[in-house]
Amino acid sequence: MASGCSSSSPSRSSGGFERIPSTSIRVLRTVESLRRWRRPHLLDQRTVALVPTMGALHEGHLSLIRAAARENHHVVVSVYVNPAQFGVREDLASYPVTWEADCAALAKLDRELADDGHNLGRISAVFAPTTEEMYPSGFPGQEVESKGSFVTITPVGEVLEGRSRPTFFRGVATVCMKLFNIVQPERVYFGQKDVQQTVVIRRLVRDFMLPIEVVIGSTARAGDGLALSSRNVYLGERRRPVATVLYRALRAAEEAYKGGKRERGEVLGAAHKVLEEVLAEQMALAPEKRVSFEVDYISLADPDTMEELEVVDPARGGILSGAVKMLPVEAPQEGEDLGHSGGPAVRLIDNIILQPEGKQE
Ligand SMILES: Nc1ncnc2c1ncn2[C@@H]1O[C@H](COP(=O)(O)OP(=O)(O)OP(=O)(O)O)[C@@H](O)[C@H]1O
Ligand SMILES: CC(C)(CO)[C@@H](O)C(=O)[O-]
Ligand code: BAL
Repeated sequence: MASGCSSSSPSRSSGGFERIPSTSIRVLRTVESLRRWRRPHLLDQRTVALVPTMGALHEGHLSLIRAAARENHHVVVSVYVNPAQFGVREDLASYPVTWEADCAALAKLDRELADDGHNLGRISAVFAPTTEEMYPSGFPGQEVESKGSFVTITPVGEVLEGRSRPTFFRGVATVCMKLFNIVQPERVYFGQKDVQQTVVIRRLVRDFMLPIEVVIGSTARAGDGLALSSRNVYLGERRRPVATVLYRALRAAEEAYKGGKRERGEVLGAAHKVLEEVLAEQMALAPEKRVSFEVDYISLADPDTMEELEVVDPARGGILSGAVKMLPVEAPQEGEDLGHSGGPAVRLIDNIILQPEGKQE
């Protein structure tokens, strides 16, 4: 984790707290300092919201913080790249870390929140702990077989993302339980982009009787529809426009549903057609121009259990979701922007909720 907010600006206030320069946002790195900050607000009726992130902040994160500030007196943003949710062969080592830019984005957003009279609160603190702090008995490891104090939410955490990333939801549920216990927020904010994560978190809160309201913010997208994601920086210039293929496929499935289709094959068939067409178009191009991808899954699932549906009950709706791996480009050209870390394979996820009939979108 990065050391200070800016190497050029002072980051300690007269009160001795580390702060994001020119703001009142505290940077808290230990459980003890967060608890010390939190204690008075347990008594003064001020609500505290938590927005958990892994940093590399983008407009999707900022939209969650805006929602949190609208409804709460204090917003705590956690910035922690949790190793326990990365598989041993995943991208932990190259995951983007942009601490200085994150601090600048939070400072800018905090000024925006102060100028907008509709907010109850602002960003009070960034919690940026080390792994030693988050795993006091020692980091248990990233292996499926690792032993340690874990929270597991099954079977919902075992399907879809959980099938491709067997330690992912164990890592997410464990770190979120820790963050919830440290911050003791009244509300937590998560993005719909990671829809299965929202289902897992709701289940965690319900089954462990946590006195927390879970708020889900809609997916922030680029102009062409690509869901904003910290991992988009890996894409580079050639893969970036083709990366919209997953959203286009899910939209086609949604259109089929809106057109009255209810059977799995009919709804998902529309998505697969788009994926096949786009891949065929790309394969017709020369190696130095084309982009290749592999479909991990395309799913039509129950909104509460994430179990696959054969038929959508319009009274319950469903979740269309997918994961696509954008493969490294072939025949990279001299001077071509290949993306962060040389443009490795990038696994992108996205989803669309099929709202129950009669419910406003
Ligand atoms: N485009 C988005 N719109 C709304 N919320 C988002 C978006 N992207 C991420 N979030 C939410 O922000 C929170 C923190 O996510 P995280 O820091 O992992 O960012 P990310 O962009 O999802 O990164 P990654 O590329 O690793 O998936 C999560 O609740 C996540 O769902
Ligand atoms: C919720 C989370 C911050 C836990 O590390 C992470 O999974 C994420 O950023 O979506
Ligand atoms: N937003 C999900 C975090 C992860 O992929 O690890």
